[in-house]
Order: sequence, then structure tokens, then C-alpha cells
Amino acid sequence: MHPHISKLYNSALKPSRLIIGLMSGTSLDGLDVALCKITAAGVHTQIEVLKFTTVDYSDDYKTKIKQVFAKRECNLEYLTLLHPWVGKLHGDMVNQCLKSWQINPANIDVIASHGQTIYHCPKSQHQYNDFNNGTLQIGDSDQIAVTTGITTIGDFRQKHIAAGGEGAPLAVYGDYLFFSSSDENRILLNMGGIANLTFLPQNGDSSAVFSSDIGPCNTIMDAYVQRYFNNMHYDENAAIAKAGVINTALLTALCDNHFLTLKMPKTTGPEVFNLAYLEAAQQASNTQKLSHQDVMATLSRFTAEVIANALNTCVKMAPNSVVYASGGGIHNLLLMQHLVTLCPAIKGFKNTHALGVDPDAKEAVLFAILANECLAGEQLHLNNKAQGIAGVTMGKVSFAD
Ligand SMILES: Nc1ncnc2c1ncn2[C@@H]1O[C@H](COP(=O)(O)OP(=O)(O)OP(=O)(O)O)[C@@H](O)[C@H]1O
Ligand SMILES: CC(=O)N[C@H]1[C@@H]2OC[C@@H](O2)[C@@H](O)[C@@H]1O[C@H](C)C(=O)O
Repeated sequence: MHPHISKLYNSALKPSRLIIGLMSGTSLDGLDVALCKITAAGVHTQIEVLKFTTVDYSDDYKTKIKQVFAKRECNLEYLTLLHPWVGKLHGDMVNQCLKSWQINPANIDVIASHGQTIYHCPKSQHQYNDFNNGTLQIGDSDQIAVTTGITTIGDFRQKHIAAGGEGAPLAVYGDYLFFSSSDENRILLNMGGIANLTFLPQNGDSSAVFSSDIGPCNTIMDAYVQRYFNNMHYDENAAIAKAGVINTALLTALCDNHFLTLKMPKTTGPEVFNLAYLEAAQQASNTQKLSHQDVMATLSRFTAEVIANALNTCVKMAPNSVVYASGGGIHNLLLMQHLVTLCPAIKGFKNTHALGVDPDAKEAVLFAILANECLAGEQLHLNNKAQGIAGVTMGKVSFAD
């Protein structure tokens, strides 16, 4: 047996493992790095987040990714070169974290790497009859493994697609295993570039559990700020949006979209919800001349209405649901205020801190859970046909040597 196989086998047999979860989301703000101690697997999973940080991306990284990100057409040579380059960079970032945390890489069982989504293409969003669902993440795991010397599990989304899913949201697995409760109906709401939710009814009926993208959260607002405000990545504390007035005509045009009418579960991305989407809505509502503040105020309300519709659909199925939010959008208090106003039937808005997980770390932790399942899990029986997720174990293994 090759030594790397026996090392992996031994990791799988251990009562607990040290796993580094890596998440690079659609907002392109940085690489989230969560060092987790995960004990057991499946419904017995226990997690301790030992360290968490976000390693900020340089402007150079953002510029390079934006050459291809969510674009229907791109330079294939550039994309081919970006794939190993991003992997190497993520590996370097992990090394930098381990050094500053004074942790010996030999003590880490595996790295769980999400990679950088470049294009997400569910069937509902493309016109090719011959093709089903597709999604593409770059940042090759072999590069991470070789750079860090740590076995790396990556490319999680492809198995979900192979099993009939859309490749997202994968949050449902970790959310179900770790955040389900027999005491309350829960909705785990992630507010990143795209908003998604996992519905966890308290009756423990796994066939009712589902996860779905909702629509845009920060993605259009971030793109707008980046286009019109020099050196700003996002509207910090909603300062711009708060100075504006909601425009009803633009709001109505923004809400008029096919994806938003589809039933959950469904997935989407910045391929649909982007500046072109806003510009089309402005044209349709003849609101091209609004101030930046009014546009941002309207986008904020639009985001809140889209998320509120999804939450209100869930709360009809599970009264007294409590929302546990995560992701950068929770820091946008204007958005959160709108949500509370629009969702009177939600029993409470909390964040995942209340459940023991830093809301900014949650997605990175979820990928550590998926890697743990890949190593030590048993077949999952969610029996959830609507989602097409029953019993798949995700991730591809890259060895360092
Ligand atoms: N103080 C703040 N005020 C307003 N918005 C904020 C604040 N802090 C973070 N954000 C928003 O959160 C975003 C980052 O969120 P996050 O890191 O969860 O996204 P992501 O993981 O890249 O997205 P996804 O989950 O869709 O892949 C920022 O781009 C910004 O829009
Ligand atoms: C294709 C892709 O990268 N999708 C992301 C994105 O960011 C949020 C939302 O859209 C979600 O579907 C997904 O990420 C989370 C981690 C998920 O799969 O659960």
C-alpha cells in the first residue's frame, strides 16, 4: 500500500481529525480558512473551530479572477493558467496561516478546498437542450497538496451534479448534520454574494430538509459600488444605501424575473444577478437617472424582499421558525432591518454564533464537514428526492507526493 493511502486510512479511523476548510466565495473578498477539530461523523459530528481567518485577496487577484468570473466568453488560455495559479496561491495562504498559528502541517489530516467558482450553470439558466447542470470551480487541489504537503480533498460540487443535483447548495449536508434541532424549526440563512437557505424542521423528518439558493444578496450591490465608487469593494454599513430613497418603479422591475418565480430548491449566481440585470431593470422602468444612493437603497430593499419571500415560504411550512444567519450580509444592518420588517412570522433572527459557529467562518466549516464525511462518514440517507442529494459523498483526493 502506498504510504499516503495508509495515512489517509489512519486519519479515517481516528476518533477526531484536524481539517482545514477553505472557502473562496462569489464576493472575491478573500480566502476563508477554518481549522476545525471534527469528532466522529454523520449525525454524531461534533466540531470545534480552533482557528479562523480570512486572508484578504489582493487587487491583483481580484482583477485576474474577474477576467473570467461569471463570463459567458473568456480567454481559454488565461483560464487554463489561472487554475493552477489559484491553487498554488491558496496553498501559500494555508502555509502562511499555519505559520502564524504555529501549527505543524504534519498534524493536519486533510485540507478541504472549495476552490473559486468561475461559472455556475444549472439547466434552468442555459439554452443547450443536450446538456444538464454544470458548475466550474478552479484552484487545483493538486497544487494545494503539493504546496502545503497536506492531502487535499476538493472539487466537491461535481459529484452532486453527477448524482442529479445542480452542484449547490451543498450547505444542506453540514447544516443537517450539525445544526438540526429537535427543539425548534430552523432556517439557516447564508448572506454572501448569493443568498441561500437550509430548511431544518424540528420534527427531524430528513425528507423535508432542503437547501436552496434564494437570489442575490450582496452581489449586485457590490458590483455597483465597485463600478461607481473608487477603491470601494462594498457599501460598508450601508452608508450609501441609507442616504437614498427606494424607487418603486425600479423595485418592481428588479422583482420581475423568471428565477425568482421558480419553486425552491433552485440555484443561481452572478451569471444572472449582475450589473447588466440592474441596467435592464433601469431601462424597463425608465429610471436610468437615479442617484447612486437611490439605486443602492432600492437594491437593498430588492435583496430584502427576495430573501423575505423565501423565508416566508418556509415559515408557512414550519411555524415559529428561527433564522440563524451567516455570511457578510449580516453586517449590513439596513438589510437586516428590512428583513425583520418583511418577516413578521419569523420567531427570531439570530446568527450562527448562537449555535457555536462564527457566522463568517460557517461556509469554510461546511466544507471541512464534507471532507470529514468523505473520509469517515457513512452513507447518508436523507431520502430527499426533490433535491437529488440522497447518499452522495463528495470530494476528490489529491496527495502531496
Ligand atoms: N460591514 C459591512 N457592511 C455591509 N456589507 C458588508 C459588511 N461586511 C461584509 N459585507 C458584505 O459581505 C460581503 C462578503 O460576504 P461573504 O464573504 O459571506 O461572501 P461570499 O462567501 O464571497 O459569497 P457566497 O456565499 O455567495 O459565495 C461583502 O462583499 C459585503 O457585500
Ligand atoms: C456554485 C457556487 O459556488 N455556489 C455558491 C454561491 O454562494 C452561495 C450560493 O451561491 C451557494 O449555492 C454556493 O455556496 C454554498 C457554500 C453552498 O454550496 O452551500
